[in-house]
Amino acid sequence: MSEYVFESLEKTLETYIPDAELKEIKRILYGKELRKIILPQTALDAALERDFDLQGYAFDAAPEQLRGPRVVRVGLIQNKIILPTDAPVLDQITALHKRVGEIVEVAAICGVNIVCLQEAWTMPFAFCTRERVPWTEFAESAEDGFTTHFCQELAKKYNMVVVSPILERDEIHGGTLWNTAVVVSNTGTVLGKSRKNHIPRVGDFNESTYYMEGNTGHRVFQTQFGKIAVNICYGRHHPLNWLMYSMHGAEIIFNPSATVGALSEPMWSIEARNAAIANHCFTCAINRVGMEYFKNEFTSGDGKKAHHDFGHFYGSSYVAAPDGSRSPGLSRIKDGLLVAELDLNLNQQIADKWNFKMTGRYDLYAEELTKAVQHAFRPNIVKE
Ligand SMILES: NC(=O)NCCC(=O)O
Repeated sequence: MSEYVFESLEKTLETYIPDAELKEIKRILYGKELRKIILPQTALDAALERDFDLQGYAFDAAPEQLRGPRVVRVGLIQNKIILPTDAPVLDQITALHKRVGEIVEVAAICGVNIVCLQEAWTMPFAFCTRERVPWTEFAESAEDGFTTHFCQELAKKYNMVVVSPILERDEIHGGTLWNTAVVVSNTGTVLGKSRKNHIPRVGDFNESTYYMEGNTGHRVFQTQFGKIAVNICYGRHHPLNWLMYSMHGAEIIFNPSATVGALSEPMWSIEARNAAIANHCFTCAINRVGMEYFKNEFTSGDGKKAHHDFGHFYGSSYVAAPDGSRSPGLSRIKDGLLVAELDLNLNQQIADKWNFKMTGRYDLYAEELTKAVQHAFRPNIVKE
């Protein structure tokens, strides 16, 4: 008997809900209806042939008198690992380069200006195991590694900014490991890097064994296509983390992730979307797909039997806009490329309408937070 596979929420809604009700359900669950982008036939054919989900949506803004539209196309890529996790390290990396390279090629055909890959995209998400070997061998220099060189070639070839989240080895600081997103400019130069600020200690996400909380703050990268930031995976549960990227001027915040259904799927559609609303910016949530098996069993001190895998990485990558609208998610089970055309003018238009930045009491929060982190802090609770 074949196993029941739940491919996506959208597909199920479209299959079972009558049209009139579906329109209302989508309005409530997804916000305003997005214009579908007509993607080139060559791209659609290539996606079919290469077996990945390809979808395209536009987030339009109202015309303005003094500014022209500021349109940028982003591409979100989600993918499975290719080889078994016990294949030679370089073979695993090379196979992923090849697969992602062929998806990026389609992104280029679709006119994508900025592409973002999933968290630690060159490797299996092996941080559940707590083993050092061979996983630490996947670490590379952010500035000069094999993978960064590969992304530089893609960036130059396609005139595309490439956000490449990797396991970084920092040779300048004793070979320290970090969970880092490298931002490669469309010119092919490394614009810089942004390290994961929040390290999970939940479920099988035993990442604190490998790297510490990042030390690059809330860096924003001024690209030719807009100001971007990268809030890596677990950082999406921290509203102040999103806020700080936005405070530094991010217009688009990418959230490359690796997370599994049993742990976080009900939170997935809310967190990045809420961040887009709260911070008057676009957010792009990207998750890996599929199952990854590890030879040695592991446990995570939660009473569960020793096991060989994290569970299912559910993909479902999506884009959310400051007006609360969002794209449908990519497949839960297949590799995919989501192309989204964003008119960045929407950020200011929504800021002028809702005024969250203006009405936020940042001075009050700053003052109270400064006190709250002091040892002598006492909560402001009135008791009878
Ligand atoms: N990669 C990572 O930080 N995962 C933690 C689990 C989650 O945030 O859903």
